[in-house]
Amino acid sequence: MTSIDVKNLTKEYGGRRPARAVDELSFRVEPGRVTGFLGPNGAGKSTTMRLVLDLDRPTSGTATVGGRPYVTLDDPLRTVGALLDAQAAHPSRTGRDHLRVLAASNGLPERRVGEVLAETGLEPAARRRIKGYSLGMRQRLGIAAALLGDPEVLMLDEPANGLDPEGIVWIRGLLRRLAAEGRTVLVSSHLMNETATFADHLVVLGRGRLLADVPTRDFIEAHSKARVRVRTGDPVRLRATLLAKGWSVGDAADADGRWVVEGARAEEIGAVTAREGIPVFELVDERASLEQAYLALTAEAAEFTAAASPLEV
Ligand SMILES: Nc1ncnc2c1ncn2[C@@H]1O[C@H](COP(=O)(O)OP(=O)(O)OP(=O)(O)O)[C@@H](O)[C@H]1O
Repeated sequence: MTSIDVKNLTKEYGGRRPARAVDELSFRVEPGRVTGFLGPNGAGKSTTMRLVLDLDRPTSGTATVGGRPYVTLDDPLRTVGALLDAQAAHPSRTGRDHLRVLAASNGLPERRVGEVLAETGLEPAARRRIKGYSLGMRQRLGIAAALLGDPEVLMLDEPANGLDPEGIVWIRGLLRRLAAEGRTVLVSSHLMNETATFADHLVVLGRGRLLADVPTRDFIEAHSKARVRVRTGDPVRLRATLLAKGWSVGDAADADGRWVVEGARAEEIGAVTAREGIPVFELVDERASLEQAYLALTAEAAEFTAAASPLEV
């Protein structure tokens, strides 16, 4: 079983105003689950992935795959499959030739080309030149290339980029299956809601720093505030009763006559209304949007970045 281990990783880019793209970052990506790698634009996700793949040198710290630096792996493509830049393939090659060259130059069996073309739904386009591919098809080709070595570890940078709704459903299924097979799957995205549909675990970055390293379920539980919507035949008494008992209730019902009680669960409000004999027509548990919780978590980092980087003219 192969994990990705990032330890005290720092990457500074020089230039007129040196900046830390990755700042003392430590986390482990475990096998057998999909880890969502989240953060706003510029948070350092791509840089971290490049450092894991030894495409860039860290300023300090280490990144290893199965305990070894990527460059020391005997058979890198059979160990780690990566999608970093879906535009990287040679435009005048066909999709099939692109994969055949990759297989041949890495000592991978030719049969894998057909297998990954089938896996990614690219068979009908395999003999067409890449320059005629849509963004979604290029993404699929990049994913096919990442799967070519049947690797234990997958690192995919924004794989859903450019995919249509059917493609998005397909990639969710693929990621789940790869993890179920015991592989280590790290997937970057800047969309929380989308990531929560397939990731078991979340690693969240802001300004190169670790903001969260938690199971998705725990993140939802901790950050997405509970609330209840309730519809009643006696709104005046309902509101007065709940306010008297210390609940936070809005000033007005929504257009459908439902009142929102913040920080409450349906069974708590149900118990109060039953005790007080207030007629209830509807009582629903709700959660504040996950995306809002994620934005709140990363907002501080984003604000700092904005303040620290005034527009230059
Ligand atoms: N080659 C480079 N030279 C200078 N700065 C760089 C370089 N590569 C990345 N950066 C900077 O490092 C920071 C992190 O960028 P990175 O691309 O890793 O973020 P990201 O989380 O992947 O964002 P995105 O979602 O936009 O791809 C950014 O401020 C970026 O401008």
